[in-house]
Amino acid sequence: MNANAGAELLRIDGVTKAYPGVIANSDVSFSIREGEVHALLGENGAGKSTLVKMIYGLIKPDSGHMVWRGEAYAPAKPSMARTAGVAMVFQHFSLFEALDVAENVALGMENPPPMRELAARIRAVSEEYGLPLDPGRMVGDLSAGERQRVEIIRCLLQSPKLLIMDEPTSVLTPQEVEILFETLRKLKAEGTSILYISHKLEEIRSLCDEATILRRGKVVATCTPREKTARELAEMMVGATLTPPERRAGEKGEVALGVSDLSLASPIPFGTSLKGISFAVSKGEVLGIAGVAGNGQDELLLALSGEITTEPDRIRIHSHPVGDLGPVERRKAGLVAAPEERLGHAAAPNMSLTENALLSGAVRKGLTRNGFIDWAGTESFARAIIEGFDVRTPGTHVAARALSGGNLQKFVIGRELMQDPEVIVINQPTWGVDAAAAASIRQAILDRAAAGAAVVVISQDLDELLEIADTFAALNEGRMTRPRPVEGLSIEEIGLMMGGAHGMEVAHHGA
Ligand SMILES: Nc1ncnc2c1ncn2[C@@H]1O[C@H](COP(=O)(O)OP(=O)(O)OP(=O)(O)O)[C@@H](O)[C@H]1O
Repeated sequence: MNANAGAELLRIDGVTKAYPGVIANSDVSFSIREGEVHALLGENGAGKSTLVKMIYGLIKPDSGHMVWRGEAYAPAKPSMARTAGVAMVFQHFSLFEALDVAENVALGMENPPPMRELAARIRAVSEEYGLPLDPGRMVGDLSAGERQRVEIIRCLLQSPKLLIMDEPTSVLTPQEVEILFETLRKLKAEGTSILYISHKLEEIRSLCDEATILRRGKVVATCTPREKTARELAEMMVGATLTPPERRAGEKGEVALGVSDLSLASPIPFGTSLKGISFAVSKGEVLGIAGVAGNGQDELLLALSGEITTEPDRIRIHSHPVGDLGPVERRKAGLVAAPEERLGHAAAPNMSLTENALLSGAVRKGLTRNGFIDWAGTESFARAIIEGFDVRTPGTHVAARALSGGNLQKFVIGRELMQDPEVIVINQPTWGVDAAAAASIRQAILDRAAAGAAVVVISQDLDELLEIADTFAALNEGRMTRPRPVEGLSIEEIGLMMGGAHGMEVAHHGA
């Protein structure tokens, strides 16, 4: 029981919301008390985002009702939710890179005060809550963690009674997570309630007082997270026993992907240029590349996928120079790639899953003949991905944007892995994916490697890399350390590799 918890702040009572073919929330009831940190847990597509969008006034329930501090609560739009005292930090930030912090905060306010006064208030809130942020800095120059602080401070300026956070730590370094948790604990001590969505179960155990667990739209359990193990929580979410991925010892073959002295200027505004990157990945090998977001991960993926071309010799597939080839030619040569940003980059939001399957599968699955699209073949490829990767959706006709974040992720990764690739490049394979689905994606990657593919996994999740990678390297400010075997690497050495070129020398000492 939570000693600080006060009176009931918000009660959700029998709320139901259906979309075509799916009941996203079915008769959901639970309540949040003042000063309570309440976790919302559930697999991908369980209905967490739908529920918080209703609380924030973005969508309306079909039936059921909500009670806010003893009174009926039915916000017709977010401004009404904000007036009541609800604030929300979204999974994806909506900030303007070419404006400074204070200007961005002003844009989100109904009646912004004069700039000078606003900057002073931002500074005050940032000091009070231990969230370092300079109101005069350009947002384009900020790290993901700092951008999140802009969103949080924007919320705190409204003095909310309830702060909703949707997967806040997926973009943060371990140090930034600590800073965020300090802030959240302070808010809680002041009586603010927090509704917290995350797939990171250890974080939930350390932060949250109560948890409501959703499965396929229904509340299946409530519990006090610190009284359960992470595994027990995961099993409550899926309603089944979990098995960790298994690595089959495969023989390493010849080099399938070679990169030598790759340097390129970032095409992304405020991006990171790549500087002299060299590595080789053999058949059957998984190379894990660690690093905090924004250190060249997106650029490396663009260079490997062929979306940016280089001199031919910089990148080789099976010793053939491919640096000057575009994505379609590289696919023909055996390479598939899955970028981090799912909607817009990896998937076209308004197109159906069938059309999205065609976008990347056409070449390797032979889905076009004499200029005509084989729709039946494409549809059955899309269906195979949905079945093979347990994508929860009513069917192949559904638009990509209607999938929950985690289910779209499963679809995008499945689409690439099911093309019998020889070289696989994936950025953040399990971003926003629940524990069970993450385990099955990692297993699928290991299975492709066991079948002889050379795999590059770029991830900010160190545990994930240590679980699946054979060799390990780190990106820092566009430079990459020399890959080293994962076996025998200590956490200190990994920290030094992630720390950059200087640390790399130390880490290599005695290697
Ligand atoms: N706009 C929409 N149109 C149609 N279906 C939708 C829409 N939004 C959500 N859904 C469906 O509702 C269900 C619940 O989705 P929701 O986004 O709430 O899940 P979630 O628990 O937040 O998942 P994740 O952890 O993957 O983000 C899913 O099956 C999803 O496909």
